[in-house]
Amino acid sequence: MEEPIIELEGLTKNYDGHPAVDQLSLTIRKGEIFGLLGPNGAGKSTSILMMLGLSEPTSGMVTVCGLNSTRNPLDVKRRVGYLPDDLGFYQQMTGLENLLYTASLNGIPKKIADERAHDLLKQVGLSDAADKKTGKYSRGMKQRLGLADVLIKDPEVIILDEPTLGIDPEGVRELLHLIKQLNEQQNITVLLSSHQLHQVQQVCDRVGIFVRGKLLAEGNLDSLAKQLFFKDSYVVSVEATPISEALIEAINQLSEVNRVEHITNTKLDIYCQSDITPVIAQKMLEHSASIYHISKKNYGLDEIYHRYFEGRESIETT
Ligand SMILES: Nc1ncnc2c1ncn2[C@@H]1O[C@H](COP(=O)(O)OP(=O)(O)OP(=O)(O)O)[C@@H](O)[C@H]1O
Repeated sequence: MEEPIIELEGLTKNYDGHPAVDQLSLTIRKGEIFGLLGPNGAGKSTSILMMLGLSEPTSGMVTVCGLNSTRNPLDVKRRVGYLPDDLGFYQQMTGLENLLYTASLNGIPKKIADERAHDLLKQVGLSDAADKKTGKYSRGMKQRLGLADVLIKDPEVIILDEPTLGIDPEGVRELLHLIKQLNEQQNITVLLSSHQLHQVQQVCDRVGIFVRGKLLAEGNLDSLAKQLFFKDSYVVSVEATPISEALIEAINQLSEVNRVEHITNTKLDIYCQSDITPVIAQKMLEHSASIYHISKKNYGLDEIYHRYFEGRESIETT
């Protein structure tokens, strides 16, 4: 397993006595794409600012690349590229000039900066717009330039706060593809915050579900699904005929099956603890049922997220 690169321990930030981030403990490993997922006001940006050493925790500790962010904000800044949700460029300067300006602020020698800026513009698909003023860039182009801007100092980690906000679907697709590519080709660790579940699902290795300052669950999609749907981890849907009482009884008898729902004359939903699709198919054949369709349902992040919050609400209101 890769070494930890971001570590939060009991991280807390209070504003006016109220916790915006509450006892957050989390480890992100080198080379992974981690999605911090939660509704507006959950505390994602506040957590990110503490990781960058831009906001001081009320209590707890945050370490990035082995450095305590609160004590060494400048060293952390050198190693981490940060794309804020309200990124701004100098509108009167071109894309290339903006990148070169960032490079100069980071003390990168002119020759290296020039080379890197051109490479990055190519990588993010903006070579043709390199000499265009950023005031004329679309939001999607600005986000891609933002990615180039965080990469110019060759960071080990990039932190992207709501990177897909306000971009059209095609732009989102391109940006996510780019993020995945960077991660795979350069082993850059990516932390991205979002409230857009299906997007996070496309690129993240693991996600943390964050709400009202607390991390409620974390893991990859499979492990989150198992935590939340642990009994009914798999749902096998079958369309077949005839569906007899004897067949339903036989399926119900399987030890892995929790329950069978008879949806229509020809359709069953079978809730199971493990994937026993072939066993179910076999039972259908034994009962002379012709199968028209059989499929296994995989839980997506949307379902996980909503199920989690439905669960929380009922816990909190009881
Ligand atoms: N500087 C501040 N002063 C007072 N309260 C703040 C400050 N910054 C954030 N908060 C509060 O802390 C809570 C968490 O805000 P934060 O911006 O971290 O959430 P978020 O998950 O990033 O949401 P969003 O996507 O809307 O930015 C919110 O209730 C917010 O109002």
